[in-house]
Amino acid sequence: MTFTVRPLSDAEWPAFIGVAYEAFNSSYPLELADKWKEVVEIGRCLAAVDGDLLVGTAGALSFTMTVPGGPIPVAGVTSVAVLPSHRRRGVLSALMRRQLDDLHTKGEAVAALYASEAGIYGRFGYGRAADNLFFRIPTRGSAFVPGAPADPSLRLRVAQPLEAHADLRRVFDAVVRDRPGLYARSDATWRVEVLNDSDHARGGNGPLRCMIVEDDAGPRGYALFRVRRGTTDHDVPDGEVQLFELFATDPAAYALTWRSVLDRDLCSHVHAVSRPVDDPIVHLLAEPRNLNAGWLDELWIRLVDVGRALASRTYAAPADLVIEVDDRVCPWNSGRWRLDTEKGACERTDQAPDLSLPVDVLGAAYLGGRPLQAFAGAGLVREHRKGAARELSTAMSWDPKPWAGLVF
Ligand SMILES: CC(=O)SCCNC(=O)CCNC(=O)[C@H](O)C(C)(C)COP(=O)(O)OP(=O)(O)OC[C@H]1O[C@@H](n2cnc3c(N)ncnc32)[C@H](O)[C@@H]1OP(=O)(O)O
Repeated sequence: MTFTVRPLSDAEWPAFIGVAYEAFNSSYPLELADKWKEVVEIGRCLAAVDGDLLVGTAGALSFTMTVPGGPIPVAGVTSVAVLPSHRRRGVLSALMRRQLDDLHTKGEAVAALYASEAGIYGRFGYGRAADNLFFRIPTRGSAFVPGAPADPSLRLRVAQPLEAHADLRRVFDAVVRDRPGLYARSDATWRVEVLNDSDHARGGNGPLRCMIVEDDAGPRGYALFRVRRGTTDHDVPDGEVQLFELFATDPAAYALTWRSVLDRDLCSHVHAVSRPVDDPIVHLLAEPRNLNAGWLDELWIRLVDVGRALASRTYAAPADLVIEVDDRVCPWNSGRWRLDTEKGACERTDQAPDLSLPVDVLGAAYLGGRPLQAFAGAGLVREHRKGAARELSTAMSWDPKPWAGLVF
């Protein structure tokens, strides 16, 4: 097979969707696929073509994503797909090659993605940078610890998600800079991804519902969820709250927002997917075993320009060391970099390295959620000066832990 990779044209949008539809075994109605066009930046999509046939796709979204210390531009890689008839012949590799070259030329230092399978992207220099938790909490075992925060000025309001859009946005915008991995949402992202209440999105689980926590000054928290109705054979209510997202600006609002779903009548469980690994609910629940928590990998990070990426974030502790990076896919990153966190600089050097590591490990540690020391334990970071791995590990760690929350 011969194929070429080039930018996608507007006219090729239906074919772009066609490839994704097949590759992802999708079942959504095609008019929904067209809504995705409002989110995707067609000018940043790549097409792999075999003759007249579009056989592979890859897109990039221009995100402003929070990293330790504040927001920076990040390329959100999305819609990576190869037609089943053309798989395992190097199409993905060619798309990734072109995309990384384009990002480098454009001066974008960091790329992020959600991987459909964890085995795909390490070979292209992406590192597993964030995790998330899912919970299945029995509502009857959901009492909070004594001393859980409460604020008598707060009240609950039932809202229609679409009508409450401005309130939701106000809460989200107040917290988006607090946690690495969160990214600013465009109008289209709110409309098409967060507030999507199509039959397909409902999946038989009822409409998207919303509880808002507010005081006289305005909203301080919200929960978006669906309810799968149900009863046991003996007619005991057995519905399930399927929590889609929950944000709050402060601990008291956070606790009350959680109570608004945990106390939902006629429901025996709250199933919460994609929660941060340091979600405070873990400490609020008096019986934390009732979280029934599970763990998944979340964001993957690729340092497209190691020097600029490392200089763009803040560090938790001072570090001044020389890092030797191995990057076979983006050779412009390979070599020695001196990171001086006090100066906020990361520059090329020919000094002797304090440690050596592959670029995917640096990507995994970039958002502060994956201690480099553990990679050293796994033999993936090599120390040339004793203590260097711990020094860099401490400097790169961050609280709160990274989490993007919304798949892109
Ligand atoms: C950010 C996102 O959009 S994530 C979504 C990714 N897309 C999907 O999951 C949709 C379904 N799958 C697909 O479309 C394709 O199978 C893809 C995109 C995963 C792979 O495309 P292909 O063109 O077959 O990959 P390609 O032939 O370039 O393979 C490159 C290497 O990756 C490996 N690889 C490909 N797919 C996978 C996988 N799912 N798991 C592990 N390794 C994989 C190949 O074996 C090959 O390894 P090698 O370099 O050691 O020989």
